[in-house]
Amino acid sequence: MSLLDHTHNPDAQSWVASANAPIAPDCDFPLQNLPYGLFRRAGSNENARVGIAIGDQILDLRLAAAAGRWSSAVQVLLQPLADGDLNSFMAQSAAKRRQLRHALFDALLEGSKQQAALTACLLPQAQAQMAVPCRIGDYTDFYTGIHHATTVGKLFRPDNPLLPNYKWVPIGYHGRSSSIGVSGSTVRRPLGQLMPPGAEAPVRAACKRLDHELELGLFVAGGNELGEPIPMAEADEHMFGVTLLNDWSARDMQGWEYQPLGPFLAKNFATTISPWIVSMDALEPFRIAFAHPASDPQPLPYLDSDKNRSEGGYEIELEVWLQTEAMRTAGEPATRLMRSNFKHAYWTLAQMLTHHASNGCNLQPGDLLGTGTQSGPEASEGGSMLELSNGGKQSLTLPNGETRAFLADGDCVSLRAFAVREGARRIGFGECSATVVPAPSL
Ligand SMILES: O=C(O)/C=C/C(=O)CC(=O)CC(=O)O
Ligand SMILES: [Ca+2]
Ligand SMILES: [Mg+2]
Repeated sequence: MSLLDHTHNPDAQSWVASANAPIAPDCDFPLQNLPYGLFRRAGSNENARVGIAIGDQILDLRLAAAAGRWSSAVQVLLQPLADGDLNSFMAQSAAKRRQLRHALFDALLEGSKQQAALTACLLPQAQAQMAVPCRIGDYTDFYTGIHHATTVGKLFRPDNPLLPNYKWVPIGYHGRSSSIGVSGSTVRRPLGQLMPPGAEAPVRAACKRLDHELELGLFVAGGNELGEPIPMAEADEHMFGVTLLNDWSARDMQGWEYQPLGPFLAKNFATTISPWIVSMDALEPFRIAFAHPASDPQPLPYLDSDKNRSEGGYEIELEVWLQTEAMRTAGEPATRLMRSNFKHAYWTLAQMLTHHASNGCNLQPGDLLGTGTQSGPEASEGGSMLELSNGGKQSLTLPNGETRAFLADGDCVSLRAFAVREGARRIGFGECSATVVPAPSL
């Protein structure tokens, strides 16, 4: 049963004017969203603080914990956040996390008696520098985009695109958390071992087929003890929230190195996430029914539940934008490369999480699970350049006449996402942008 409450009322307005329609109809951060992030004042080297985005502002939870009037239960929940420790808050039960959402919603609601005290706790987002929002102990990347898996599979294995396990197991690999950066970073083109077409021996060179991947990232809330699986019925309790995630990929290195153990250096040199974690509570109105096609294998019982069938999916619009250096220099805006929707995913967030813990592997608060590249069913809806350029064979022509099969130095890739539904206030995810800089010289 879905958990809609007064914090999902689409007509609720905030005293923070920039959060409200009609002033900001497409604002990513209306009162109904309230995502968590970690920030410091731009140019300062103060300790990073936890805040929530509201309109074009950030409510500084360190200041708000001291200045606001909160019940003693809410004050306890605010304490780790006031200390800049999002992980400790992530570990709280879903009910407690929801309790804080309600308190923050009520405090930011138009007419709240807290307005005067909390106005002093706002910082314009334009004056903040965002950081990776929490300690990410481990990062795992799944492969739930079946259209991506089929298209990429055809390019890597023409006679064997979708391997037979795909429809039974949520496929994944262990990524690397040390190289996860937040939106606004640069990404250095990697050096690596490549096998040039037709060559007899590999060479070490700068990647020539640098790519992005359009993904969502699920942050784990409370974890599980080593050896104790998480049943599907409890999966929601362990989900904290969602960001955008760009799993940068060096396709020429990937094609050479990935067999038989899967992605390694072609993937672990950089991953970029958006700074704001949109909570599962904020996403509640955008849940949808989930099913595999009737002609496909049905999930094994440990990956199946009534709730997953009735509302395990999420309808979230996804986009990739590109601004080349020439466009930036000429003052031209980014161009949209594609659009897709998370509703096409072959496995749900709950199935990813439950499968990950199904062997007893322990997940911890702040762990990050990538969904895999979310391409739509059409060729024009590829979530990577590899797909959009048909394996590099057909370059895209950009509005200024430049062409791209893969990414060039100076290219800025931005992922965006938003959830829209009749009867709900639109919420957005902010931006996940990073600019490619040249490889180290050899
Ligand atoms: O071997 C393949 O078919 C391709 C694997 C990947 O590209 C791994 C990956 O990051 C999956 C994804 O993002 O969906
Ligand atoms: Ca990926
Ligand atoms: Mg990566």
